[in-house]
Amino acid sequence: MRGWHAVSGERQDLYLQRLAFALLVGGGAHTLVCWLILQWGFFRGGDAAFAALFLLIWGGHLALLGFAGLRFNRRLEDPSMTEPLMVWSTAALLLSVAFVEELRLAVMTFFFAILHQGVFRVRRRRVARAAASAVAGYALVLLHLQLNGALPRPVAEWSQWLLFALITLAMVLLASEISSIRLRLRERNRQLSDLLERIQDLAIRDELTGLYARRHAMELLDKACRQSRRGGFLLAVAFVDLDHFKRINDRHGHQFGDRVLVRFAELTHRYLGEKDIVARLGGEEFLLVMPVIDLAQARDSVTGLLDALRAQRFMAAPALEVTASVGLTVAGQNETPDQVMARADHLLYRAKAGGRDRVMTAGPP
Ligand SMILES: Nc1nc2c(ncn2[C@@H]2O[C@H](COP(=O)(O)OP(=O)(O)OP(=O)(O)O)[C@@H](O)[C@H]2O)c(=O)[nH]1
Repeated sequence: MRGWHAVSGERQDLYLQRLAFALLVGGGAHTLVCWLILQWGFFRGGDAAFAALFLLIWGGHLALLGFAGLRFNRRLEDPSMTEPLMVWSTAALLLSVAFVEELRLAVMTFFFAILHQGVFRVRRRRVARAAASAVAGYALVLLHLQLNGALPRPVAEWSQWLLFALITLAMVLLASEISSIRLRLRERNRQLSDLLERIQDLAIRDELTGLYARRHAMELLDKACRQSRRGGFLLAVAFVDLDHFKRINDRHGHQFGDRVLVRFAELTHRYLGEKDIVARLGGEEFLLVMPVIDLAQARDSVTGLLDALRAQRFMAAPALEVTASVGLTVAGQNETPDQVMARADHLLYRAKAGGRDRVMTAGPP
């Protein structure tokens, strides 16, 4: 046992259902078959032995069920309790076959139902161990009876045991095959979900900077505008354009230009809040969407970011100072994202026209 495992209510209900089905239906069928055997006169000890044995077995069944019903199963490494259920059911079977005469194999066939429980849920090795225990347990019962002179037809009994052992072996081999298919499927599923995650990432993120790509940014902006209207907070929208980027590319190479773009993206993580949305709209143009108290707060954030950008130093171009121009505004109550974007774009144009390296701001009309 370890700590409590996080098992959802739904999952716990499923475990309980499975356990109840196996113990009540499986246990009921086992009891019925043994009762028929008792009626046909093949149950050693008669009614009294039958009653005592099945009182014990049902006590065990109900204890297991109660254990899970009280949610103690959540403390187990495997809260489904598949292995304890297999061990207990096999023990109950072996106990009953010790009392059955001649029709033991009929009772032992219940073991295949127990094995079937484990094939899809526990590891191959554990299934093989359960099978070996059942075969060995069956042999021990026969040996015990034989040594006590209670096995009148030993050849027939041991032949039935051999048959049981062979069928069990065949089932274990089948279980092993099913188990390896299960493992391969699980691995394939893992690869597929990794791939899906990558595809989703490629669809929403810009490959170079890891920032959101334009299309996804527009969806986020639309959502943020609606939330801002409902939540009563202001939404600042900024268009950022790195200055003379073509010149940087021309002087220092395209790869160096890429490094500048990545550096800017890194700075946005450091200088903007967790709730802020940063996207690369294309080339050297970025979009910032920030929930703010007022335009002044947004301006402070953007100015801090531009100062940090200007202070960056690059090994390949130590004298280079990268600057940016920004058009910054806040969304009006009934404005559409397109209207806010158009204003931010116009402000950016004015920042460029005014000599670059500056933030132009305006509130909603
Ligand atoms: N390194 C690099 N360059 C890019 C990328 N995407 C676009 N560019 C370049 O960015 C440059 C943008 O040039 P312009 O639109 O003239 O802008 P600018 O030189 O910054 O001029 P202003 O914005 O007016 O200051 C072009 O040379 C593009 O080739 C990219 O992913 N990596």
